[in-house]
Amino acid sequence: MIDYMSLALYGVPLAYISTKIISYLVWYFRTLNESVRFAAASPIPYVTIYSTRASTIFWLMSPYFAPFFEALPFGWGQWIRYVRMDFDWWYQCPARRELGSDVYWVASPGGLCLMVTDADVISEIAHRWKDFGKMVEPYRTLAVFGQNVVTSEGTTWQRHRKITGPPFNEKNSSLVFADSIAQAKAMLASFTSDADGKRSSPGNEPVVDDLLHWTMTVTLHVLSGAAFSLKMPWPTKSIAASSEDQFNEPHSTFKITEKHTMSFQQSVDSLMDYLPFIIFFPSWLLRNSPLSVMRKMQHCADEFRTYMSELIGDNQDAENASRGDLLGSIVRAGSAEKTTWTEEETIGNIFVFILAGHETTASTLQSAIIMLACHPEYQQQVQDELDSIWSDKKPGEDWVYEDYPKMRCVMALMFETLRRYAPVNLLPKHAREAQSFTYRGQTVHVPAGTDISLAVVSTQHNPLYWGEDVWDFRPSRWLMPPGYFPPPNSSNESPPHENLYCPPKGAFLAFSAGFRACLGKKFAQVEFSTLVAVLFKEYSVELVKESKDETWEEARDKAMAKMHDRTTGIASRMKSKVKVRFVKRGSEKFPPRS
Ligand code: HEM
Repeated sequence: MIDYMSLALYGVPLAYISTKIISYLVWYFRTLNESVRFAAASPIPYVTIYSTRASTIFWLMSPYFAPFFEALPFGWGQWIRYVRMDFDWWYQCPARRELGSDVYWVASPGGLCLMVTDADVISEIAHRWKDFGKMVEPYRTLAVFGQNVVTSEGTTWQRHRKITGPPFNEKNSSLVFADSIAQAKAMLASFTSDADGKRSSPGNEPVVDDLLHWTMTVTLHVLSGAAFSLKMPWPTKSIAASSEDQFNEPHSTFKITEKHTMSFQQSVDSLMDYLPFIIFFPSWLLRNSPLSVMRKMQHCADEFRTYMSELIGDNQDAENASRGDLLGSIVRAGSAEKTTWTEEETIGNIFVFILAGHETTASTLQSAIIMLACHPEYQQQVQDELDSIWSDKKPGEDWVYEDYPKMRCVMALMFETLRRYAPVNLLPKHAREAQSFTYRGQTVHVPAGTDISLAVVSTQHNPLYWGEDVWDFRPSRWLMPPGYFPPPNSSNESPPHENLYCPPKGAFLAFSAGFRACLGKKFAQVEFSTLVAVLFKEYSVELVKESKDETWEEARDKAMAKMHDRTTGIASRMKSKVKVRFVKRGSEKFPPRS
């Protein structure tokens, strides 16, 4: 007799699961087969991978899986080299060696992805923004407080860009210059003072243990001042002191009130750390979780939102809103376009500017400082340039914004740091409709729904544009002799600076290219140059020995290995820390200067 009870209990779920598995397998092989067939018929080469490219979990876990796949016999797992997180970085651009092409397909279950490292094709795709839109899904997390200029597309993006673009002008750049001087002076003082705040004696300068923390602090402060008119006093007189005292600082815009239990900076720092969890878990769950760390995550988000509401409230009056900085512009848009512009969009944009505008510059500054410590000869060249501009003037003394274009070596340092260690490794685009482009004289058809990756690492390490020593850190590649005439179809990455190398359009992607290029490029360039100028005018940076007997060469090799060992979160960053020390010029010991 049929046992209907057991049949219902086991049979129905089993049938359901079997159907699901079968339909997944059908989908998997059908889409993989379609992708491979299309790619094989195309004039450009292809690789086949067996995970879905859209799988974020696989991508996040791939650094852990990779050694297992690579160890499989008969090369079965070699496809991992085209899907692992930051694969061009880890396998040094495998497609160029193995496929001999700068444009290729990655055929996978779920569809095709076009990988591009050819400057001409990149430039074309970046400029045809209606045909090849930005793929906004990977940026979904950045819309946690509301839609904004980074996370939107089409007409919504145009509206956001129209409001947030105009404040990035020359007036703002001179403000960035002034704010950067003030913040860098305070930062340097805290790097070179004893715990009691007195100038330290040579040989006793404190060790800068967590350089990224301080570069994040300085870039957050400059951004807050120049874009949002927020006063952010430097948190400590010395990094050797046991605590930071900013929260109760009387000159800070944000004061301790019963509304807050953490400083603005703490709320931003924690938000950066917890962002993936804040996005992933609903706020009611975080708020009511029995785990204190989860409640803390929600608390940071609430604190940040309260700070933003206070900021917007303080800027509602016409006088402040017409100030012309970024905040004034966004708030004014809110008042003028009440029906279409929401408070969420205001907060969303403030948040994304804080995020886009401080971690990228901070990691570039951190990398540049470490590279200067590893390349004392280039550090000397930068310092010679600073001396030639400001001779014996103290940092910031009578320095004017008009001096900024004279910093050619400093700008070359920034560009080379960004070429070798770009904070953003991939620029995701998407062809909603079928499109085509020309590569090496052949027409390549792109089916509707194709994902496209403009591969930053591979393009910026392409010998075609940068010479055979692409993996070397060589800022001098950017320094051209007087009278340098940029070749046609090249891009001038910083027009105010004379005789800097102009790479082919599309070959330097650190700030992206075309219509969706970085809005804060000039902001970041002025900020970086000014911070470096103040830090290095009277001081030098040195690596710190890890043991008494360590030689300088050993310390340098370790630091370079740490520079290479990176991971991608919001931006690409080093996994571990390199300790440095700022010493008065003339008293350098590690290595001694000749
Ligand atoms: C060294 C520093 C910086 C680097 C390397 C950098 C890099 C980039 C890159 C690669 C993009 C394109 C992202 C994409 O389309 O997927 C971008 C976009 C953007 N960046 Fe930056 N950025 C830097 C500094 C800044 C600063 C200081 C600000 C603001 C103050 C800023 C604001 C923005 C904005 C608003 C966008 C979106 C533009 C749009 O989609 O219309 N960035 N940045």
